[in-house]
Amino acid sequence: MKRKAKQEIEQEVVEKPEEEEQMEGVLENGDVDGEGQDVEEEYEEMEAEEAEEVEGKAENGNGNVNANSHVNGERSTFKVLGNQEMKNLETLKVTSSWVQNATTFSATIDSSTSQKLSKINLPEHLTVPSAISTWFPVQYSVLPTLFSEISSPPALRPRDVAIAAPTGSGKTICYVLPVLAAVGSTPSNKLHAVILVPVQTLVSQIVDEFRRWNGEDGVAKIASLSGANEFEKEARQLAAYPPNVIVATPARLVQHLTSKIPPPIDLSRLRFLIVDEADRMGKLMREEWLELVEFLCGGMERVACLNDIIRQRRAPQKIVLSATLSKDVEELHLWNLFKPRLFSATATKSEDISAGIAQVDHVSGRLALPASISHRLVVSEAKFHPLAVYQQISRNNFNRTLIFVNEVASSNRLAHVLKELCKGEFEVDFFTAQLFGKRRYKMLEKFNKNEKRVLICSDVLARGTDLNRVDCVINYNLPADDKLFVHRAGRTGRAGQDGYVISIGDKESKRLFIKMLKVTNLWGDTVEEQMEEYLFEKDMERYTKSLESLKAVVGNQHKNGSRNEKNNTKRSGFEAKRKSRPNAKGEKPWLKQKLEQTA
Ligand SMILES: Nc1ncnc2c1ncn2[C@@H]1O[C@H](COP(=O)(O)OP(=O)(O)OP(=O)(O)O)[C@@H](O)[C@H]1O
Repeated sequence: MKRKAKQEIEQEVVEKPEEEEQMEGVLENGDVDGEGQDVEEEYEEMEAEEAEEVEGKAENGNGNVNANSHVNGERSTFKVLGNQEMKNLETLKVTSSWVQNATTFSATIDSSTSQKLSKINLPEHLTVPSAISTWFPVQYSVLPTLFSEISSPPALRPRDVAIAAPTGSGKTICYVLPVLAAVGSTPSNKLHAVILVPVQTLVSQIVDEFRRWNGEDGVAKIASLSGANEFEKEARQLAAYPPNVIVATPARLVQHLTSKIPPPIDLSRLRFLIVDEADRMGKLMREEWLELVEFLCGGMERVACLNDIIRQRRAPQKIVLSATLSKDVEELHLWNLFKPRLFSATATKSEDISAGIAQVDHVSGRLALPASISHRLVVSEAKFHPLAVYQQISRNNFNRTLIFVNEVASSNRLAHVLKELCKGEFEVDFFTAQLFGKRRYKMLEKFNKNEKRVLICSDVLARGTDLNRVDCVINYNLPADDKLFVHRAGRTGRAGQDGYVISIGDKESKRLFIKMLKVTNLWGDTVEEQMEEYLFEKDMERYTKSLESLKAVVGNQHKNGSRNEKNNTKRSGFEAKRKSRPNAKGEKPWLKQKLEQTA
């Protein structure tokens, strides 16, 4: 082999390319240290070793050559750098087998995909509310499995469940009913389930759903733990009425789990650990609360052997749900699911599934809007956006409209202008995270109960919020990413009803927005509408007037703001609320002062 390589090298020496001849010329002429002959031999040896190494690599069949690879038993010297072929790494799409083998159901909700109530045997103590006449596809797909595991518990712990279905498809009932079935019809103080949701508005909504199914004579005790209530008050209620079901935000649950106020919440006999809007919990959720909760449940480490399974046989069943549940292995890995089973909506009707289509592209990991939602992109100059919003609402005569903005400041300004423009036609309110406690729920109740409402809000309402018949969702500020677009849009078109989504943009912002939606197949049959200036002429006078009054209001706020800074009397809502409470003796000294001043 050595001789062969040498011959090849000799041949190469004859056909050496130009630069090598130059180098040779340099060696002969510019031979500074008078060792031209040895240098040339050394060069030939290096070439020979190089050729051997390459052949050795081919023989070994491996692509990795290192400095100490032994070819034919002889130690080779260091590899000449620069000979590697640089190839782009292929991105490997790794999908867990349980995601591939999902139990699929139709994403479309209509008479052909819904099932009769009699198809599922409900426990006697559960009363079906009058508004429910059929089971939606996700409910009919998930409930029988969970009910059977409650009526005849498996020897070891039941498989964890992941549910991926579009917004408004009825995922909440998929865990409300199994939890109430597990609680049973005899009163007890055992904590059966903990449900975790990312925002406090969802906590109260899910507690209402539990109460709706629990009925007047239901025995289940439901507790809500979130920033909407005072911590001490919640602790007193937990002590006085030990709950069977806790619905909480993660931060408030951890506060109770780690507080010194007895009795601690006992998670050791939990049957369900449920996380709704799971993909909203963020990548740090394991460090922030999941480790602690799993530890207090008796330990739910990753199962590695039969001993682990036996030791964890009483561990709670995890159920994670979302309309945008990621298929990403890393994100799913964070949940540490035990032999997980995925229930995922398809983008097709149920008959396609029964036809046994081999590769049904189910929704999980791929974002999709409910079929009943239509989307329109309205493009106009930024200065006319409030007018465009007003004209779209009044032209379509929407009864309830939700307008999403990205900053609190723009919600105040937009609310002021829209109040002027909609005067006499629609009632305009705005809802932001700054609203505290009861005021939040009063605002939502007003919106749900009355007609002709416009509610301007931040993304605190974007996920999971189930408002009564929202006809239209308007993206006044375009959503930052596709998931947020899906969740905002999902506030309308719920339970199979028709819904309209209008996104307001200008020439610059629309390009990125269109690109984002096209990449994730959310552009679909979106209609694009250009609103030119002449269309706004008829409302221009009122619009100008509203802008002037806004300017006056903003001017006064700046003046007051500077005055408050001087007197330092400006207080946040929370601080104001705290200061307005009676003192330890039950007196309200601030009220006495106020009465003296007015007297
Ligand atoms: N079987 C049913 N029949 C009629 N209405 C239903 C049924 N199931 C759920 N609903 C109603 O559909 C609406 C949406 O339900 P739900 O909030 O559970 O959807 P979701 O999938 O959790 O939505 P999101 O992903 O936005 O949280 C609710 O108003 C609920 O009362």
